[in-house]
Amino acid sequence: MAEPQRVGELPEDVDTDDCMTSYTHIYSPDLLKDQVAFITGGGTGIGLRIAEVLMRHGCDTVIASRNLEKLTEAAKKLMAATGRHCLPLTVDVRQPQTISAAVDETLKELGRIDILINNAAGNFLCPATSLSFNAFKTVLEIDTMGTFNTSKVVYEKWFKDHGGAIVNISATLGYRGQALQVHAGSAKAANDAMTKHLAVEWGPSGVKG
Ligand SMILES: CC/C=C\C/C=C\C/C=C\C/C=C\C/C=C\C/C=C\C=C\C(=O)SCCNC(=O)CCNC(=O)[C@H](O)C(C)(C)COP(=O)(O)OP(=O)(O)OC[C@H]1O[C@@H](n2cnc3c(N)ncnc32)[C@H](O)[C@@H]1OP(=O)(O)O
Ligand SMILES: NC(=O)C1=CN([C@@H]2O[C@H](COP(=O)(O)OP(=O)(O)OC[C@H]3O[C@@H](n4cnc5c(N)ncnc54)[C@H](OP(=O)(O)O)[C@@H]3O)[C@@H](O)[C@H]2O)C=CC1
Repeated sequence: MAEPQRVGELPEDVDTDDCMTSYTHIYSPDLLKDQVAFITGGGTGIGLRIAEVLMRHGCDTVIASRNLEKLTEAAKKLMAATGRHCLPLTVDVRQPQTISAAVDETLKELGRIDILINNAAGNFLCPATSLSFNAFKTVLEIDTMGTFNTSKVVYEKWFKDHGGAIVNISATLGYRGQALQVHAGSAKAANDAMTKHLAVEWGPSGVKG
């Protein structure tokens, strides 16, 4: 376990996609012991940090996105920092068959899925007048359809019979409207609605949102 940190003392900064050099457990280090989390886009940024924190609480993880080389590097760092297992798998959330194959592989290797983190997303700054039809569609396909595709595959292959938790990473962009973000704001607003609809339909199977 990491050394306790003094109140008010900030942890040392790390490069974006490196693991933390120290960690203060607010919750029990065993909180998620031997659970399994499937994290889309878990090889970089926010997804990588979510993977690290879950692993520091005893969870094993799958990190899934398009770039296997990047994922493999990230998995090595995560395992070295936390002592837990991390399985890197190739997925394009726009292609349900790639998700299906990755979920099958997860269940074969790790035996269960307890937590799904829908974190993968695509975004860039662009005014609506310059945004091509395909650009808008691409972001909706990654952020919104990707979240639905992954949720549906994991539900059908595991959560329907065992329950589980789905966490959708959203954004505040769509709450009030913001320039240059009509694509991402629309996608995340749809995801917020999807979260509520699926909670109503899948709650009775023990799925928490
Ligand atoms: C998001 C902000 C980015 C940079 C920030 C820079 C400065 C910050 C300054 C101020 C901050 C202000 C506001 C805050 C903004 C955002 C914060 C809130 C939410 C953030 C949400 C996020 O999701 S962050 C995650 C970002 N990460 C990624 O996007 C990684 C993955 N991205 C990608 O894979 C690509 O970028 C992709 C999304 C385009 C998908 O790739 P691919 O499938 O290969 O698609 P392409 O074939 O390349 O492109 C498809 C069509 O899209 C058009 N396109 C691509 N890039 C741009 C662009 N930069 N501007 C306009 N159009 C673009 C492309 O031309 C294709 O269309 P065609 O018609 O030509 O076919
Ligand atoms: N950064 C921010 O300021 C904010 C971020 N968010 C949200 O946080 C989450 C993480 O963002 P952040 O860490 O900043 O961004 P990153 O760019 O670091 O992460 C995005 C991840 O998604 C993966 N990804 C992109 N497209 C696909 C795809 N088609 N299939 C599978 N995986 C894909 C990428 O991996 P690969 O390239 O290997 O596919 C990458 O690992 C997103 O949902 C974002 O919308 C919300 C508000 C603000």
